[in-house]
Amino acid sequence: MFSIISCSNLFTYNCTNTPTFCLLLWDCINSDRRDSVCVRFLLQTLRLFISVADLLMASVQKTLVFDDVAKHNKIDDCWIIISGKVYDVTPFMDDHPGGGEVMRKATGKDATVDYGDVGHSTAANEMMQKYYVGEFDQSTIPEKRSYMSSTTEKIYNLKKSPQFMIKVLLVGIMAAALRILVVSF
Ligand code: HEM
Repeated sequence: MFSIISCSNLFTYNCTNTPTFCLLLWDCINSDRRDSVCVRFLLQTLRLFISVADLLMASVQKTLVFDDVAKHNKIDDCWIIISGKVYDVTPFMDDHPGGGEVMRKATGKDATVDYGDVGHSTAANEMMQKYYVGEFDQSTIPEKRSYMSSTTEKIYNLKKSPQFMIKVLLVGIMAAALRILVVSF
């Protein structure tokens, strides 16, 4: 560490860089130098600080859990999970060529397969970067949910319908009648 002590200001300037760098920085900050070397140097220093800040921001990248994402399940607030990443597609709902509703239906689950099944183009893959929110913690996805597929659901509803019950009853009566006939002859 290189220290510059200003006696007049009772001020110590601790600089962790090379002595030349520190002296130039000190000189530029504390003098009336307005020359191009100084301006360029100060700009470079500022740029260095910005890139360090960017790196720090990237390293504390947000990792989202399932519940954080699943609550954004509306047309006007829609987040989807694709390939371990979370996207806020709310601004894209009206413009999505497949429609907004199809994306809303892809919320509350891992939509990787749904997205892949459509065979989205490279342009679509690039477009989605705009909506990136953060990484998704795959371990927080719930175990297989007990939901019925549309086919299972149709069979289930059919079984509950009165027509189905009447048909079952008729088959039963016919079977019983047939049995009586067979026994009596
Ligand atoms: C950030 C996410 C998404 C982006 C940026 C996106 C983008 C696009 C684009 C650009 C198209 C036009 C065709 C193409 O270039 O591939 C498209 C079509 C389509 N997308 Fe998406 N999409 C996204 C998510 C989804 C999801 C989660 C689904 C759910 C299944 C979906 C379903 C569809 C469908 C059904 C079409 C219409 C295909 C057709 O009619 O040809 N998309 N999407």
